[in-house]
Amino acid sequence: MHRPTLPIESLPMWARLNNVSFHIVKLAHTTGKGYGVVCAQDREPTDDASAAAPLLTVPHALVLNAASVDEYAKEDINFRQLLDAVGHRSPRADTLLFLLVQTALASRSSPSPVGVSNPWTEYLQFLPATVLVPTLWTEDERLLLRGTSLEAAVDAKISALDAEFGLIVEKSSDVPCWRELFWDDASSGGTAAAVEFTDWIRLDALYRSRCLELPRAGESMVPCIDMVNHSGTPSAYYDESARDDDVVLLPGPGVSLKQGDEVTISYGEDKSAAEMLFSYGFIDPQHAAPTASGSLVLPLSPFPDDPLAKAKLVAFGEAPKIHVARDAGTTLTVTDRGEDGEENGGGSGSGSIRWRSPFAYLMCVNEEDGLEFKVLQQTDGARSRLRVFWLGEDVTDRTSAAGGGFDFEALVGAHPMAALLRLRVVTVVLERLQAQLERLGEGTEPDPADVPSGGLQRREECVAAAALLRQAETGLLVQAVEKLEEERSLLLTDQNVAAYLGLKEAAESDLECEEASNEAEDFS
Ligand SMILES: C[S@@+](CC[C@H](N)C(=O)[O-])C[C@H]1O[C@@H](n2cnc3c(N)ncnc32)[C@H](O)[C@@H]1O
Repeated sequence: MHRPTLPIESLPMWARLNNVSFHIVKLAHTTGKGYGVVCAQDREPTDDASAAAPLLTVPHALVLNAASVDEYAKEDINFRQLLDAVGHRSPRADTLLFLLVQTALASRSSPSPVGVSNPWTEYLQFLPATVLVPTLWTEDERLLLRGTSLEAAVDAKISALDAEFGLIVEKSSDVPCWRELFWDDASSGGTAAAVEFTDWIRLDALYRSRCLELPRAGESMVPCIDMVNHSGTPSAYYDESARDDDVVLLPGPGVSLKQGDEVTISYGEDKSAAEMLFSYGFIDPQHAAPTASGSLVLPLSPFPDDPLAKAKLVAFGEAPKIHVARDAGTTLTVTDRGEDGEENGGGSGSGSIRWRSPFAYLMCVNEEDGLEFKVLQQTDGARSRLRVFWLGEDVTDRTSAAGGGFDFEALVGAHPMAALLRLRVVTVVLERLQAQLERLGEGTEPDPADVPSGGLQRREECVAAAALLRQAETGLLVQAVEKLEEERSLLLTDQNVAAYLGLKEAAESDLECEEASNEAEDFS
């Protein structure tokens, strides 16, 4: 789609017309980060941050979120129909649909019979043409993610975006006014599609990289505040004013600002390197340091030959994962527990590694251990429900991650063969992490036959960001593998485990002897 742009120099005028107040700050170009907000004059620190004068104030009426999109739909009956047909799936999807309409409106050279312009129609024209998030990387660039936790995540996101876009094409093509706005490009005689899949990917990227979590309004886009860049040591934060819900940018407590200093906020202290790259298109180099706090999430699949695999997935209720995290400067003991379930810490001193994988506990037990599934008919005639039993007790609520009450690890821990079950879990997690490390080691070069004659087309920023992600995740995986190997060795020395494995080995060798003698008989 042809997208008109407006020079950033016009943004102060747009701000004035829409009652956005820049108090002692202004927009400026920042090296390697696009535009940002900088101080236009010195400012002394105030200890009481809540009493500090705002640096920037944005009227509540400009906040874009599911509620304001719904308000907009009251003024625009055609948009209401479109929203009812493809929206109401999530606040994000509604906002993206609104942004798609506004972008399409701005791209028209003649007035549109549908869609009502509003301040966002113009504001969108100040936003960058692209964002360096991996959904907007080329295929060559996406190869740089091979072996990282983003490899599968980015593919899955692109497929999900494709499905969303397909639904919009399908539903809006049936309605003449939307067909004309979105798909009939007047400049090409009404034959070519005006909106393309790449437009949808870009809007998704703009949304992800610019939306804020407001204390009361929730997930929202806020013009001008979305020009503030990130720092691990931010000088400001945003809030909603108690009086009128306007969004304000406030200096942090005790922060003194000099003229020309960049004003920054934190995009999330706990976000992993992968999340930063996925959502914002950059990684703070400090994130990749070997002792820095960091985390990583990998998908986990049930054993392919497990007859209970499907039932376990249904009972668990979420996509199974392994979480690995390193807390810089904390001391953990072997059985530290996290806020949302089990945490398997290890070692002590700074940079301790933790992992957790609730599903691995369900994955590693079977009928012979005491796990059972039953489908119970409800007495009120409602749909039958899958129930989970452990050693004869109904533990359905304790095996569902979706309900938030998962504590199956505690149940497994009370089993007479707890050490053996734990050994299985540790082995499953260890093997998954080792496989991931191996994939990371495969490198990022394509098959030589696939390299185009002009060489690979990879932007410097993508190469640098992927290198940081690979460094961060390799460090975490190596440390977690070491920790798991230590624990596995320890578990193998457990009396019960050794006795069980000894018996199993003896039984297997008896079986082998029997088979060998049978074969001998066959030949005789
Ligand atoms: C909310 S916007 C901030 C405004 C943006 N710089 C612009 O020109 O529109 C977030 C985007 O700014 C850039 N950015 C913000 N903080 C950054 C940082 N510390 N390092 C590199 N890029 C940054 C990234 O492109 C990110 O996706």
